[in-house]
Amino acid sequence: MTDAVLARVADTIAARRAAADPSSSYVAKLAAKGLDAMLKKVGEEATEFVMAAKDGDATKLTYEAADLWFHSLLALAEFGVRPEAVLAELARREGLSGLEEFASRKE
Ligand SMILES: N=c1c2ncn([C@@H]3O[C@H](COP(=O)(O)OP(=O)(O)OP(=O)(O)O)[C@@H](O)[C@H]3O)c2ncn1[C@@H]1O[C@H](COP(=O)(O)O)[C@@H](O)[C@H]1O
Repeated sequence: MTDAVLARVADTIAARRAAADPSSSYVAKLAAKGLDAMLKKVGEEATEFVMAAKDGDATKLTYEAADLWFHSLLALAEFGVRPEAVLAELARREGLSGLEEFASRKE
């Protein structure tokens, strides 16, 4: 289900970037502003995520995580990277200890 939602949102982002009017589409409006504006939003949303976590507010944290994921999808689209590629990378890491992976890079 998660994979399908991410793929659908990525499809919508691609369609809006290709054809939508910036006056009626948030995606088109931000895309028209360029990469720096997108990355600024990713940074802002990451900060808001951290603040919600520090407040211990799980509901707000969920909301901010959605904002962060959405703006990350927008930035990924700028590089032609699909959410499936990110999910495949996470899947590749399953079963691989983060500590072992870190140690293997230090050898
Ligand atoms: N998931 C989202 C989504 N999440 C957040 N947002 C927008 O991201 C913006 C985040 O802004 P902030 O929280 O910083 O609040 P703000 O002060 O209003 O924003 P700024 O003025 O600071 O830019 C808000 O305008 C939200 O509405 C989103 N806008 C769009 N989507 C998806 O993208 C699709 C296409 O949207 P449009 O391009 O607008 O049709 C939608 O159907 C959704 O699936």
